[in-house]
Amino acid sequence: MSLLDVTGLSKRYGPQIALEGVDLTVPARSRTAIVGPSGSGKTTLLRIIAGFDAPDAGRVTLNGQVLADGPLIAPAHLRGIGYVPQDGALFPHLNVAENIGFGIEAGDPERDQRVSELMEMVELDRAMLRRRPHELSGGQQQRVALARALARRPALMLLDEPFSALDTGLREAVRKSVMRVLSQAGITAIMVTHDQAEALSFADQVAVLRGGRLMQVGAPGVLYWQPKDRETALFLGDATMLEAQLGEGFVDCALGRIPAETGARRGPGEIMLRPEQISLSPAATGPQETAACHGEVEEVEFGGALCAITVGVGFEEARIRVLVRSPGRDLPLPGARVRLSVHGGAHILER
Ligand SMILES: Nc1ncnc2c1ncn2[C@@H]1O[C@H](COP(=O)(O)OP(=O)(O)OP(=O)(O)O)[C@@H](O)[C@H]1O
Repeated sequence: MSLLDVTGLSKRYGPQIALEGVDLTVPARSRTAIVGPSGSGKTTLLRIIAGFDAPDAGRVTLNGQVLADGPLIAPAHLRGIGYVPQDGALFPHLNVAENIGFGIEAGDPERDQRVSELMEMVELDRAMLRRRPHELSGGQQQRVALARALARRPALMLLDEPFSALDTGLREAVRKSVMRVLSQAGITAIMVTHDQAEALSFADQVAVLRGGRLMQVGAPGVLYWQPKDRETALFLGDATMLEAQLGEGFVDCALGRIPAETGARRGPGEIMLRPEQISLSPAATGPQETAACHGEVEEVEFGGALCAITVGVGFEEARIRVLVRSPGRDLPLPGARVRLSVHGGAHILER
């Protein structure tokens, strides 16, 4: 069942279109990531759902209750929605206990008990209760911000790039603990992020915004392997796009005939291959090798566990470049002739 329904949401700032006809359904207890380039409308969408901004047109409903109908909106503090901003935005003059307790009514006899529970939930040591925000690390501050938002027992939690100020290792640890807290508390969450890897690992559903429009929404695996278009494909990871002739369950392209998903289209089209779908082996000679696809290693970028290898296939103007990802052992050298093998089917992009 859906918890949040956004329909036909549009918003302009003067001549600038921030959102245009956005529809989004968020199932209860799910995690949604909103991704898209800078200026695509991510924050605007989150702010309208939170109630900090009004749409020009469209509706927002939570649990069947209308929160926004065009410019008519319910106040943010009555929506039962938690919000964790990018920098945590803790009150600097209040200590951790007071920051978390801010969301709990002053006269509540169970206030201290609830603060303790929330501290435990976000895995913060009770020894930190009297510290001020500046005496905490970035990761600890984000956990306090999450605990403060959880204190109101929201039905929906909005996270606006909550981990962007943290460095890579800490970011992953905090993200995992936030995911654990949200699922244990049964809270539905929507997160805005610039980081595609973060979106793919955090979410059950990823929504891609571009120029204020929702381009595609779906499970991370579906978006990664079956993006509708080139921009979405490249936004979610590295890929090689090739011109191809589309057939029945196969395509003919610069890499030869390779299997492809069966679609209704025939004739010229464009396909996508992810770098991990292609493997390299040393070029050999022999009758069966003549039919195989060969290329020349142009560039090798060492990256530890996974390295990026660019292989040129074909000659002169017809030469295309294929990106391959390979474990960092026994890498070919630039200039080496290699054989390319494609694993799994090619994905056909919409035109
Ligand atoms: N208060 C405002 N006044 C005028 N224009 C605005 C305002 N807020 C947003 N915009 C414009 O609306 C568009 C969408 O902005 P928004 O902040 O939602 O994008 P975003 O995807 O969150 O971007 P970023 O990733 O850079 O934070 C942008 O073109 C932006 O310049």
